[in-house]
Amino acid sequence: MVGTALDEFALIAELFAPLAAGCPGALGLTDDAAFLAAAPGFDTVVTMDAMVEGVHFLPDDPPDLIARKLVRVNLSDLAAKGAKPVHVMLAAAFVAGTSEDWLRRFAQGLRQDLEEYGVALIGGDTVSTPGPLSLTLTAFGRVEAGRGILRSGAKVGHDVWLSGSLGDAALGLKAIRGQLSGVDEGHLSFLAGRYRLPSPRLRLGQGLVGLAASGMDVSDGLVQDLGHICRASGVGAEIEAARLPLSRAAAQAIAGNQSLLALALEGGDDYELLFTADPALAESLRRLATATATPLTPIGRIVSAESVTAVRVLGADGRPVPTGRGGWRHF
Ligand SMILES: Nc1ncnc2c1ncn2[C@@H]1O[C@H](COP(=O)(O)OP(=O)(O)OP(=O)(O)O)[C@@H](O)[C@H]1O
Ligand SMILES: Cc1ncc(C[n+]2csc(CCOP(=O)(O)O)c2C)c(N)n1
Ligand SMILES: [Mg+2]
Ligand SMILES: [Mg+2]
Ligand SMILES: [Mg+2]
Repeated sequence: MVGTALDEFALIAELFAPLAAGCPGALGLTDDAAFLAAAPGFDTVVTMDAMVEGVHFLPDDPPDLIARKLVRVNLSDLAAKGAKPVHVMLAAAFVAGTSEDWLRRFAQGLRQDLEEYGVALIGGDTVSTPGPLSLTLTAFGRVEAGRGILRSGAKVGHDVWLSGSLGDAALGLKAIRGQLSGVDEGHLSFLAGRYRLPSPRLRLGQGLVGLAASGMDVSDGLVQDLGHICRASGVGAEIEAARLPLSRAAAQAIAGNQSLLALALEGGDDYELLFTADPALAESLRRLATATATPLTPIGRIVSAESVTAVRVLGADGRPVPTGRGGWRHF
């Protein structure tokens, strides 16, 4: 790599190999592949999400936070399936000429979150690109065999639940771009933080095994993502706008500009868990919310596919709120 004292192999040996210490089968990142033994009685849950500069994060975002967001969006997929994360693999296409300082800060962020979540880096690939920066992580987790949470289990009459608060990250991106007015300074930095560093709801997800009948994480936007649950389950859903959990920051932004409600519903980057459950389980879910210190809010219900196609959002007057495409689409 031009312009850095760390060549490809020094980068792997010095910055990435220490992150493999927790997994003997990774062989210190010195072989062609890693060797993993299957864990009897568990399903291995595997997911992959990529992040591209200018599409998923901003060119001048701090490198440690880019690395940590990459880890977190992938662990969020495992959380949504009720899985405990175990290993990750990293495919990195760094822009030729990236400084050693930038690479060290990236590796430091990666180390910080892999330690935080108790996960080893077991391999990957490092290449150069003329740009932009492109990062792909594969995450491996485990869940008791057959007990993982699927998108396809929603049934008519279920409550629809959402963790945390909605819309912070999409509003945060607007805030970073200087497009959010009338919002307190402290609120703006909270929103920006929610964009740059999501919190995968891992303890909640693992606690939802046996409680959630269906579930996923909200990455593209609530309306589109709930639509995926509906299609996979052959049902429809109704959401009540008045019940959507909003942070104080998001509530202030939306109070000042009602059109921002659509951004909360469809902006994505939330990495909150969206799931459905039998109403008889509401009390157990409230106990889980307390035990995991994760807010949980019932935001609507599953209805038959005939009465509602996919997802309908109801306003305070009970009338449908018009929505756009429902969420982010790359194409
Ligand atoms: N290029 C691809 N090749 C094979 N499978 C893919 C590809 N892209 C997506 N998939 C699969 O399609 C399904 C849906 O992927 P999608 O990326 O929409 O889900 P997600 O990761 O939950 O959402 P998001 O990417 O917005 O976080 C997953 O099973 C995923 O593995
Ligand atoms: C600079 C910048 N512009 C726009 C967005 C919004 N955005 C991009 S991809 C995506 C869906 C999740 O990604 P994927 O579906 O690829 O997993 C969202 C909501 C952003 N995060 N950063
Ligand atoms: Mg994906
Ligand atoms: Mg995902
Ligand atoms: Mg997506």
